[in-house]
Formats: sequence, structure tokens, C-alpha cells
Amino acid sequence: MDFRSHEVGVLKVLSDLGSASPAEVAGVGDVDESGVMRAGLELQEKGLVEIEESSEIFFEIGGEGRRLLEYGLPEDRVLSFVGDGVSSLGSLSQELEGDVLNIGLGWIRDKGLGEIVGGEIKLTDKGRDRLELEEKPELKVLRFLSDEPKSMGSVEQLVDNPESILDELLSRNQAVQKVEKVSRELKITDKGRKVVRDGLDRDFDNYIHELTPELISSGEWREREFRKYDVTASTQPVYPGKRHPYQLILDDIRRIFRDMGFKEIKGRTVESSFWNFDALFQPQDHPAREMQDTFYLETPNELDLPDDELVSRVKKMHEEGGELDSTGWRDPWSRSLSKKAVLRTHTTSTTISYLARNPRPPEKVFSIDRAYRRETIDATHLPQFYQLEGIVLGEKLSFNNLLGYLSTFYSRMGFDEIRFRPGYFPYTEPSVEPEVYVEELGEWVELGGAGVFRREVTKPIGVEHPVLAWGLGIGRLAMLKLGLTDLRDLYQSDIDWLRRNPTCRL
Ligand SMILES: N[C@@H](Cc1ccccc1)C(=O)O
Repeated sequence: MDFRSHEVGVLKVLSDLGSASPAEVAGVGDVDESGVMRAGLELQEKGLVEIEESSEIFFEIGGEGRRLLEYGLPEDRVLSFVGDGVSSLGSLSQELEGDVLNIGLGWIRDKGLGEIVGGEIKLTDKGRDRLELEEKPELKVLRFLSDEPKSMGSVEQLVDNPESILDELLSRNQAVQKVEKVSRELKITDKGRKVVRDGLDRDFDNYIHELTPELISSGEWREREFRKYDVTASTQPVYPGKRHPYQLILDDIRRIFRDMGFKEIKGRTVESSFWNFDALFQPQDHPAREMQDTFYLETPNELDLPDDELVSRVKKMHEEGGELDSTGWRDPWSRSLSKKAVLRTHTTSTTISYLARNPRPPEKVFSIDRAYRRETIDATHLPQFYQLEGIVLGEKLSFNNLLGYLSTFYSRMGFDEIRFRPGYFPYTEPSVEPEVYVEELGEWVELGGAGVFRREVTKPIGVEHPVLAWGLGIGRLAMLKLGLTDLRDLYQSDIDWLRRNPTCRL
């Protein structure tokens, strides 16, 4: 029989001990625990060892459990105020945050610790007893679990009613979680004993397990046999470091645009309102500029404006339309509003400021970066998200070229059906909202906006030729590609999902 050195070691230890856990075998021999398990599995295949598995449930403290340990249970926090004579709901709500009070009251009711009569909490006998307790049993259990998971048996020795306490902690926002621990026992079989008796070492020594310079130079390798390499042997799965699947998609997109002759640019995350809004001819009273949509910064509160001439051309364009056949917004334009620092609400701020620095054709640039908006977090909205922004500046460009660039991009991403719905943005005319048809969903998915920059935008920054522009969301596309249904999973991914995801994509 062909053995690896670990197998020999493990089998020898087992022939002394009869049966043992991997940790015990590792303690005796010089192989670590996972090496013992691997050798054990090999030996099991050969019928020399049997592996018995048994599992036991352990209880593990969770984040909520640690919070409870630190602050106490909400019901106890309420009770201790009541004990000090603060018992009206009105004054309790001054003392405790709303959720602590509400959750505490819920448990007080459920556990029969008190009742509410005329807006006052009246303690029951049970409530008074609890107030007297030196250490609340729930906290005692949590403290016990705080260093490592413990079995039911050991919790039983700690408190009365372990089951109901653990049930309660399991239900309290997972203050405690169940974890299953599998323990294994390796047992030598009769066949295994026989192999050891018949002289394992002799067999083992005949094989070359590791090729050394000496074996080669002495020519000894010719006389001996090599241990076969068993490629079907079971091993522990290895999870190499790899790029995040979303990152891979972002890189695919980068490659597509580079292939189309675009250059990638980067802009500032913290941007002045001037570049985020004003240079894009977005009126200063536009709803998107309000606090509820945009993150305004406290530090820095303001950013410097570009040179005075540029600023005054933009101002004039907003107020009266400048030299163009345009009336502007007909409202006074304020420099100080324009200085306000924001987290860019779109990456159009990146392309427009690039354009102001590079006003002459030809230019083809794109950016893939995060933008920020005050959204309530749910499965399809996050306050930060990636945008794919791009512009093309050229002498003879038309709206049709824009549709062409977008169609090419989407078809290279694997979406063949694309349509354009009319849209509105203060900075483009005409404007469109591209959509792709997604077979799996059976519906059209919106992707963002695009258009040809208006003269009100290009003129003040010194651009005299047409500019095609787009700002597209990538999150939804990535979700579709990765088979996810919740946008949050792109950023806080499940470790098993990451492990299962292929390392490279076609
Ligand atoms: N900035 C727009 C998209 C857009 C960019 C460029 C031109 C037209 C529209 C958005 O964030 O929704």
C-alpha cells in the first residue's frame, strides 16, 4: 500500500490509542489537526480507519448580546428608573431613548414585571423581585458566553431555566445564536491494526515521498519507487484571495470603453456646487440641490471657485442667457451658494470640469466612480453608488452618434435589446433615458440619463463643438449579471457567495 508520511504517523498513534479525536492525535504526533483529518480521510478510504462524526449545538453571543451586556436589558433599565421613583411614561421618555423605552415596556408586559395604569408603571411582585436581583440571569448567561460558545449542558449548570433564558436571548434580535459544532473521532479498524503489525515502516520507506538533491545525484531514485500522487484525494477546500465580483464587472466596463478608444478620468469626491450643479446650468433653486437630496459638507463648508471670468460667464448664463439665444433662468445667481461643498451627486461633475480644462476636440473620456445622494437604504437604493460617466467632444457629432455609443456599450455588456425614452436634464437637449430589456425579468430596466450638452453649458466653459454625454447606473446591471436581488449584497457580500463566485469571468 502506498502511504504518505502523515498517514503512517496517524495510523501509528491510533494503533496505540485505539480511537481519538483529531486534536488528540495531533497532540501526540507531529502533524497538525487539519493534517490529521486529511490523513484520516485517506486512511478511511483504504479501510484502515473509521471516522465517526457527531454534532452538538453550542450557543454563541452575537453583537446584540454584547450590547445588552454593556447597557443592560431595556426592561431592567426601565425598572431601575421605576425603582428610583420615576414611573410616569412621560418622565421615562425624557430619560430613555424611544426604542429602549418601547422595547423595555414590551418585555415588562411579556414577563409580567409590571403594568401600566393611568400612564404610570406599577411594578408587580415579580418586577420588585427582579429589581432586587444582584445579577440578572440573562446577563449571567451572556457573560458566560462572551469568551467562547458554550454547550447547553454547561449553561444548565449556571442558571435555573436555561432553556427559557436561551430561547428569550435567541429571540432578542439574535443576542445569542445557535452554532453547530461537529466533533470527529478516528478509530483504527482491524485491517488497520493488521497493516501496522505487518510492518508499515518497511512499506513506507520503500517509496520516495520527497525528491531530494541527494536522491538525484546518487542515482538512488532509479532503484526506488515514487509515491503516487493521488489527484482524487479529498482535501480541505482552499479559498484563494480574489477580486470582488463587482470589481470584475467594473473592470469589464473599463475594458469596453478603452476598446472603444476612451480614456479614463478621475474627479473629486468632494466637489463645489459650482461644478456639481452651476456649470451644468442647474438652476440654484432646483429641487435636486436641496438638503434632503444632497449631502452638503460641514468641513470643508466651501470650496474655491475657478477663475473669475469663467464664473462670471456662468453667472451671466444663469441670469440672462449670456450671448446666446437663451433667456437663462432669470433669477439672481449667488456666488456663495455655488461655493458650497457637496459629496458629488453625480459624476457629471467630473466630466464637466474636465471639459472646461480641455475644451478643444477631439475628446473621448469616461469615469467610473461613486456618487452620493441622500437615499433611504433599501434593496434598490443606497446613499452611495457607482456611475459610469462619459463624454465625447467632436466637430461633427450628432444625437445619433450618442445612441450608437450607448448601443455598442450595452451590446458588449451582453444586452442586445436597448431602447431610448425621452428624458429631461437641465444640461442636455435632447435628453434620453436608455433602457435594456432583461430576459430573466421580462422587463425593461432603466439605466440613467444621456444627451447632448446644451449651449448654455458648453458656451461659458469655452467649448464650441457638440458634446455627447451620459451618466449611467451600474449597480442594477451588476445585480442582474451576478444574479442578486438586493443592491446591498454588492457591498456587504456574503462570504460563502464570494467563495463560490468564479475568480475570472469571460
Ligand atoms: N447626471 C445624470 C445623468 C446624465 C449625465 C449626462 C447627461 C445626461 C444625464 C444623473 O445622474 O442622473
